[in-house]
This record gives sequence, structure tokens and C-alpha cells, in this order.
Amino acid sequence: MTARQPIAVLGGGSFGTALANLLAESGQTVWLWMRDPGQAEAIRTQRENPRYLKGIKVLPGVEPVTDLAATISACELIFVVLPSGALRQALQPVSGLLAGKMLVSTTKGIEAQSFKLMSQIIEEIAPAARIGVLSGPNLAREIAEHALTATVIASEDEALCRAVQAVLHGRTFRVYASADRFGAELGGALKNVYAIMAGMAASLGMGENTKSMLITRALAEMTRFAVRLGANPMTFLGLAGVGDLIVTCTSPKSRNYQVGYALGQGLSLEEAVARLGEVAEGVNTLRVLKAKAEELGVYMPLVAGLHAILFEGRTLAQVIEALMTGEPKTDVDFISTSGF
Ligand SMILES: NC(=O)C1=CN([C@@H]2O[C@H](COP(=O)(O)OP(=O)(O)OC[C@H]3O[C@@H](n4cnc5c(N)ncnc54)[C@H](OP(=O)(O)O)[C@@H]3O)[C@@H](O)[C@H]2O)C=CC1
Ligand SMILES: O=C(CO)COP(=O)(O)O
Repeated sequence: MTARQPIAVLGGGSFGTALANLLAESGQTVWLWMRDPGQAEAIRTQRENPRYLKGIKVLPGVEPVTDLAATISACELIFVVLPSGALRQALQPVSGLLAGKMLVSTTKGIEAQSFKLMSQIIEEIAPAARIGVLSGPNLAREIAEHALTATVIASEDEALCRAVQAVLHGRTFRVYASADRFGAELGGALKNVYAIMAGMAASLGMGENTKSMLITRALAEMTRFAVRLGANPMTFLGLAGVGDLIVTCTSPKSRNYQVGYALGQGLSLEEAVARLGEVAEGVNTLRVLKAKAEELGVYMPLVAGLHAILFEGRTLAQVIEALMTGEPKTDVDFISTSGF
């Protein structure tokens, strides 16, 4: 990467804007690509992203742009910050420009038909690109407000990890490296589902014991699933696993938590998502995860329970009854060596 080359951020939502500001703070020139010329113009003139990150000043080093091909051609390091449902359709038309580029996905979702994670889709679209995943407990607004934050850059490509650390590491943002791209990315996608449950529990006034049980059993369940897919369970003990699970299951700033909270207040799923007006990846992840767990025969009672409430017409009371009275199980069963 040459000193004067800009860095691209694809996606002008809350996280794209927060990430662009972080890069600009460390002295980089950033091209923040978005599809909507009106939003680009608003950011250019108001120096704020009024739609997705109101009240945060967008730094002078961030240039909003709308020409995707020109952006990719000009940049060697590209952060992909698009919703999972948009990533393939956005990148496919420019696939011919991606060879040799460093592409870092921050998107926390799973493709419905293929069950592919976002970096796997990028790999398919751009087999000659260098690929990484950025994931961790990273609420966009807190990053933008300079809350002390840590994240993980995960890639088999060590030089890519170092390049991302060099441009993102700063006084309020620490970047840890990992070679486990699959584990880090899977953790980020799975935790969104449990954040919906946690939001629901919070709106129903459930206590701290319940919250702790939910987060801990969520960790057991998502790790069990990941191990079945061949992932390293230890990654789930890191920032991209339990770290991200904690923040999204405890913070009202999480959009997935907010959807769950609204459901607990009696809104329908459609109403809850519409009220949010931003992406809540956990809703789609829940659908594909439930189907995949069944296909693989992985025991995921929390996922099955939430799916039953959201898509099968079961009541919360019925699901809680089934979960609490199910047959007794062993703790930390995914690594258990005990004779139980
Ligand atoms: N926000 C956060 O705290 C974090 C988010 N992430 C992940 O980052 C990803 C993006 O999230 P976030 O920035 O929060 O999302 P937002 O909902 O804040 O913004 C979504 C952005 O994507 C754009 N977009 C939607 N569809 C398309 C499309 N087809 N082509 C091009 N652009 C499109 C939207 O543009 P338009 O307005 O034109 O629709 C908007 O700029 C998600 O997977 C999320 O899980 C990861 C860590 C933290
Ligand atoms: O992934 C996130 C924090 O790490 C953001 O979570 P939400 O998408 O639920 O806001």
C-alpha cells in the first residue's frame, strides 16, 4: 500500500461511518462509498451522517463517494461494511477489479441459500483477492464517541493483519490479530440471534440470573455449533466470540437487542424491524441457523425456541416452559471430558 493511497470503506451506514472516522483519525485518506448520492451530498455538506450516525462529526479526511468501480480501482485496502443481504449483489459487478486487493469484511451475517459467511462469498467472487475479517464488540456509536474499544482482525494472511493494525490501531481502538478467520466471523454472525433473546428478556423485566444464564448457555450453544462445523472453540473465548456476545446481549444500543426489546413489548417482528430502520442481521441469521442446526443434528434449544416464537406462532411462555423443563444436561458439554 503506498503512502498516498486512499483506503476504501464500502457502506455508508453507522459502522461504515464510524470506521471511516477511525481511519481518518490515524491520518488516512478515506473514500466512504455509498450508493445514494443524496446521502453522500448530505455528508459532504453537513460533515455528519444524518441518516445513520446523527450528532457525530465526519472528519475532513473522509470523502463520501458514489462511484464503486473508481473507488475499488484507487484503493488497495478495502473494508466491506454492507448488510449481508447486499454484499454479493454489490460486489459481483466489480469482481474483475478485486484481484490482489486486501478485502476486509466487517459484515456479521450468513447467506441464506448457501450458508456462506461473508468472507467466503468474497472469496467466491474474487478468488485472487487477499481476505480478512474484522469482528469484535464494536458498537458503532461507542466507537464514534471514542469509548475504549478492542477488535480482532482475522486472516491467514499475516501481512494483511499487520496492514489493518497499522491503519486502525489508535489511542481508543486496539486491534488484535488472529489466524482464525472462520471462527471470528462465525462468532460475529451467531451472537446476533442471542441478542434478540436478551432484548426480549430485558423488556420482560427478567433478572440478572436470567441474563447470565442466557449469555452463558448461548455461548455453549454457538460453540457447539461451531465445533460441528470444524471451528476452533478457543476463538469463542476471545473478543469476536464471548466479547461480542456480551456487548450485544447487554446493550440497548445493539440493534438486534432493540428488535428483541420491541418484540417483548408486544410489537410484531415486522413492526420491530420497521421501527429500527437499520439492519438487524440476527433475524435472517435465525432462519438459516435453525435450518442448518436441524440438518446437522446440532442441539440448539435457544435458537429453536426463538424461531418458534418468531416464525411458528408459539408463545414466549410455552417456549420458556419447554426450555426450563427439558431433560437435564451437562455444563460446557462441547469440551467436556467428564463421564456424564
Ligand atoms: N453498527 C454496528 O455497531 C456494527 C455493525 N456491524 C456490521 O456491519 C454491517 C453493516 O451494518 P451497519 O453499518 O450498522 O448498517 P446500517 O443499517 O447502519 O447501514 C446500512 C448501510 O448499507 C447500505 N446498503 C444497504 N443495501 C445496500 C445495497 N444493496 N448496496 C449498497 N449499499 C447498501 C445502506 O444504504 P442505504 O441508506 O442507501 O440503504 C447503508 O448505508 C452489518 O452486517 C453489521 O452487523 C459490525 C460491527 C458493528
Ligand atoms: O455487532 C455489533 C457490535 O459488535 C453491533 O450489533 P447490532 O448489529 O446488534 O447493533
